[in-house]
Amino acid sequence: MMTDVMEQSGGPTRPKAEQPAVNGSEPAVPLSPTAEAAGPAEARTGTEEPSASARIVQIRERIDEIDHALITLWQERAALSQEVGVTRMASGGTRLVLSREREILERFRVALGADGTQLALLLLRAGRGPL
Ligand SMILES: O=C(O)C(=O)C[C@]1(C(=O)O)C=C[C@@H](O)C=C1
Repeated sequence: MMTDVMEQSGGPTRPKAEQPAVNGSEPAVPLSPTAEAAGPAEARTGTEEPSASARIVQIRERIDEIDHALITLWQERAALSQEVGVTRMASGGTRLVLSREREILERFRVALGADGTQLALLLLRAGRGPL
């Protein structure tokens, strides 16, 4: 699991040698005195302020639930989409139905804007594989 707090630049806040082990056990290299002074809450949430840190931990629980649901739904959708394709082709039909893809792209664009279109393209690709 990635536990490092990312700066806005996207890079980890600590050098590689100070990152905790991936499996959650003690880091192979001990934290430097500077990193330790920042405290574990800072390392986990990006703030040393206790109430902000506690709220962030709480919000993250829901974010993790949502991510889990998204992954599960993504996988279920891909499997269903593949089943539709197999069923259609086995009956002599086409691999794709572009009118249906356009309908889905439009649904996501209306709901989420340009990012929705990109998301729908990824969803469709997950179901039918790359063209
Ligand atoms: O709805 C279909 O006919 C499907 O095959 C599923 C699906 C999709 O993933 O939503 C996949 C490929 C098609 O081109 C259109 C849609």
